[in-house]
Order: sequence, then structure tokens, then C-alpha cells
Amino acid sequence: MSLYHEASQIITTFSNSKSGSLKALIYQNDALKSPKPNLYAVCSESLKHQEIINEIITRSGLLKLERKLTQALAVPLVHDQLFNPRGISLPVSHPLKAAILKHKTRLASELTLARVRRGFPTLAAYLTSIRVASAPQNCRWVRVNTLKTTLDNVLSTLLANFTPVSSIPELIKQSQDPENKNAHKIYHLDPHIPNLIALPPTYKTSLLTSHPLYASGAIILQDKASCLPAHLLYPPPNATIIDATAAPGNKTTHLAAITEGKATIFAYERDKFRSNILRSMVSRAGGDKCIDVRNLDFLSTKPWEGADEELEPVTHILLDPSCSGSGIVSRVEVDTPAPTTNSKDDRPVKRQKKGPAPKEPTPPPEEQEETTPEDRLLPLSTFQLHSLLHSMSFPNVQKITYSTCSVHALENEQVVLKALQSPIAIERGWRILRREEQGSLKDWTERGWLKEFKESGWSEERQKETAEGVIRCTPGSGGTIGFFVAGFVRDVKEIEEGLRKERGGKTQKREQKQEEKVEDEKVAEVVNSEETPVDVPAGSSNSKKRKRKKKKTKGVSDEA
Ligand SMILES: C[S@@+](CC[C@H](N)C(=O)[O-])C[C@H]1O[C@@H](n2cnc3c(N)ncnc32)[C@H](O)[C@@H]1O
Repeated sequence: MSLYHEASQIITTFSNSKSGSLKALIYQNDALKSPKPNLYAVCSESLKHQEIINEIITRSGLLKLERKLTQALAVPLVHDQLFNPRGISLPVSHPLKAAILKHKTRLASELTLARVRRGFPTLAAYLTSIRVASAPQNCRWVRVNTLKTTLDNVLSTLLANFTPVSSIPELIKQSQDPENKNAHKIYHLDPHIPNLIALPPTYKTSLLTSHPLYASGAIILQDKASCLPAHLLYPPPNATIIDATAAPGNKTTHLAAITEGKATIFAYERDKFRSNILRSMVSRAGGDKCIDVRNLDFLSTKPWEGADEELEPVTHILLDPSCSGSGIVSRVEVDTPAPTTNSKDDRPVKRQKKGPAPKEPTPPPEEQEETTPEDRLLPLSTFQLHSLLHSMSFPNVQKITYSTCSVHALENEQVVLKALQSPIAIERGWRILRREEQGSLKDWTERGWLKEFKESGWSEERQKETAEGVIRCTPGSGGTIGFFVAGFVRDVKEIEEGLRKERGGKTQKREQKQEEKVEDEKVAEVVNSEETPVDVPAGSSNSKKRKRKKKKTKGVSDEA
């Protein structure tokens, strides 16, 4: 099957589906024969121009003249004929190419007419408008920091005179209305995350960062996707929590707000420079009292070996490790600049020098695929899995969230699968937090890629439950960056069993200590009364203590 036949099928499926990304549709489909970057390029570009191409096909009467063409097949062919500088990528003698080339003059004049009907004086003007319209539509997200203020206060000050709208698509649509002078003065209250507000993609970030509410830490610019992990974790106010990889601190401070400043939060950050940023964010957000910032490697913690005693009571871990950051770039769009959203903090982490990170244009998807091959992702994926297994080993942890701002299955579903199949997960009863257990997030429609669990050896039911249990975000109508979150819980029965054993262990230890105490007292009595020593094995702590005590007694008596 030719590239164009496959492209026509993909375009039809994508146009008919209400959700999901074009990339997933192509890259997850192993049945496709054409090179995926080429297929992706022709599909994504054809979709951008679909409206004008359909008009050209109808007005030129192409389908009546060329019976072998269908509407779906003609779209990518006409696209490449009119918009791809390299033309249709088929031999000239190929019947499909020949069918289009016969009408090339008519098609070109129909393009001119269609463009003029739309009010574009030049082809360049039309192409610019398409590029702007297909740019990723990430909203400006504002999280109200309830440690410092209230939603009502923010609505009545920062957003006084703003009009609420009912959905993100509505927010985007209204903000693009050239007739509306107040198009930027609208907002949408997020239905999933409390105290989160979406502003139009075109809203100037500087208007937010220059506001006193921002300076005081009362509002935090945090993408909705980045709010999902803390919300999914949702620890109770008295919980003991670890944010394993915390800087710059968006999720740490979100955890502090969710727990009303009453939890104990250990925030680990191994990079010194970034841990200083974390400290200042924590302080600005009013989290000093409940957040303990530690410039340490999370992987060096070992509460199960008797070290790090204060980590023993930890019940919740938020793990948001370094990742490829591939979700920061757009979904289908080609040639669009990297979004300058508030979510800079979620970018792939490199050692940073002071000063703003250089902004580089996003490469087209073909290049993205070439610059993120398995050998670059594998070390990241290994580190992510290692960190997740480390989290699963904490003795009293009941719930973990694992998240990345990557779109790659290798960093997402595959880490989840390997973690769930690990001995530690099986032994301790870790499983995925099911969709129906996710509170307001159970309505989130974009879920994990089922295909990634097919080789698991699990029942179909478990594969589905796991894929459905993890959350994906794709830039688009949701207004977020690309993101992935998985919640893990331990089955309560297993937890209770574990706790019983631990309690049993502790009682045993207490009893042993009590016995030792009694024995020590007996020894002391003997020593003090200068009677014959009781039989205590040499080298035992009691015999050592006894010797020490004897010496002391002797010393005292010598002095006396
Ligand atoms: C994706 S960022 C975290 C973003 C953060 N959760 C937020 O919402 O603001 C990952 C961070 O983890 C840190 N990190 C990576 N490995 C670590 C480790 N083993 N221990 C502690 N911090 C680590 C990196 O330096 C980086 O700052």
C-alpha cells in the first residue's frame, strides 16, 4: 500500500476521532508499512490544510474526472502537489501521480481563488495564518496558592472584570476572535484541579509575573498537567510525604497547599543550584514550616536499613524524575516554536548556569524522532525505573505517583510495566491506581497506550485496567503540555499484613529490650551488693556493661 493510501486512512481516522494524538495513531500502529516520519509529515500537513484542499477538490471536479481517486485519497495527494516543495513522492509514471499531474494547472488556480476568497493577498499570508492557527494551544495556567490566599480573592482582584467561559475549547475559540476587543479577558475554572485557572494562550505572561499576587507567592504559574501528580497523590493533612525530585518546587508547594500546611514534606533535590531555587520557591509559597528541603540524592535514602529514621513514617511519595521533556514540544505541529509556557520548570533537566535558558525552535517531528533514539532514552528510562523501585521499597509507603513530561512509552508505560512486574512490587502488593479510584480525574479521557502492555503476559483485563489507570496529556484541546502520570497503591490487605508483621517485630524488640533491662538491673544489684556475679555470656552487651559497672564501682570504692 502506498504512502498516500495509508495517509488517507490515518487522516480519516484522526478526523473522525474526538481525542488522541496523531503521533500516537501513527507511531503505535505496527501494521503501517510506510516510513513513519514521512507518513506523519504528510498527514499532519494535510490536516492543517484540509479545509482549503477539500474546497479545491470539489471546485475542480477532480473526483469526477479521475474515477480511481476518492476524497480521502485525493487530500494528501493534492496537499503534496500544492504545498510540498518536493511534490508528490511517487514516480512520475505512477497512476496516482499521473492522475493529479493532469490537473495541476486547474488545481493551482483553484488554490489562488480559494485563498483570495479567504482574504489572503498572497500565498505567504495564507501559510502564515495556518502556522499561527496550528501552533500548540497551551493555556496560561494559574494555580491559586491556598497557603497564601483564596480563589475568591484572586477572582476579585487579578481577574476582576474577566468573564468565565465553560470550557478550554471555548476559551481558545473566544480568545482568537479578532472582533472581540476583550478576547484576553476571559478565564476558565478547571473542573479537575481545585483552585486552578486557565487563561487564554495569548494572555501575556508578563501581566501575571508583574502582579503583586505573583511576587507574594499567592499565585503560581503551573501548567495543569504539572498539577496532576500532587492531586492524584492527594495525601491527608497529617501525612508524611517525600517529594523525591523536587526542584523547582511546583509540585512540592502544591502538596503543601493540598495538605493545608499540616503535613511533613521531605523535598529531595540533588542539584545544589536547583535546591536553592527550590528553597526560595518554598519560602515564597509559604511552605517553610511543613517542607524540609534537602540537597541530597533521593536514591541514597535507606530507611529500611535502620538509617534515615525520620523517613520511616513516610506514607506518600511523589516521584517526578528528570526525563526527555519531549512533551514540552507540540503534538502534531511542524515548525512551531517551543511553547514559552509557565512550565519551563518541567523541561528536561540539564546542569544550569545562571540566566534564562536559551530558547531554540522546535525541530520538525522527523528530526525529533532522530534526536531522541532509544539509546538516548534508555539511560533515562533505567534511572526512572530505579527511582520508582526505590520508592516502592519504603516500608510504610501506601501511595506513589510517577510522572514525566515525556511522550515516549519508554519513559512512561514501559517504566510502569517493568515496575509492576518487579519482585518488590509483587512482594509488597503494588498495583496501579484504577481509573474509578481517581476522584475528579476519572473523567480525564486521555489514557495510557494499551499496546505497551500487550507483551506483559497479563490477562487482557489487567492490561486494560493498567492502561486505563494511567493518565496522558497531549497538547491540544486540553490546553496542557504533553505529560504522563501513574498512581500506584498497595492493596490494603497487604499493607495491614505488613503493618501487623512490623508491629509484631517492634513488640518483639520491645520485649527483648525489657528482658535486657531486667537482666541489667539484676547485674547491677549483684555488683552493688558485691555478691557472686550471675552467669552472663562473655562479650554480650550485659557482660560489657557489667564490666564497666564493676570497674566504676571499683573505681568509686578505690577513691573512697
Ligand atoms: C523534572 S524535575 C522536577 C520538577 C518538580 N517536580 C516540579 O514540579 O517543580 C526533576 C528534578 O529532579 C532532580 N533529581 C534528579 N535525580 C535526583 C535524585 N536522584 N535525587 C534528588 N533529585 C534528583 C533534578 O535535579 C531535577 O531538579
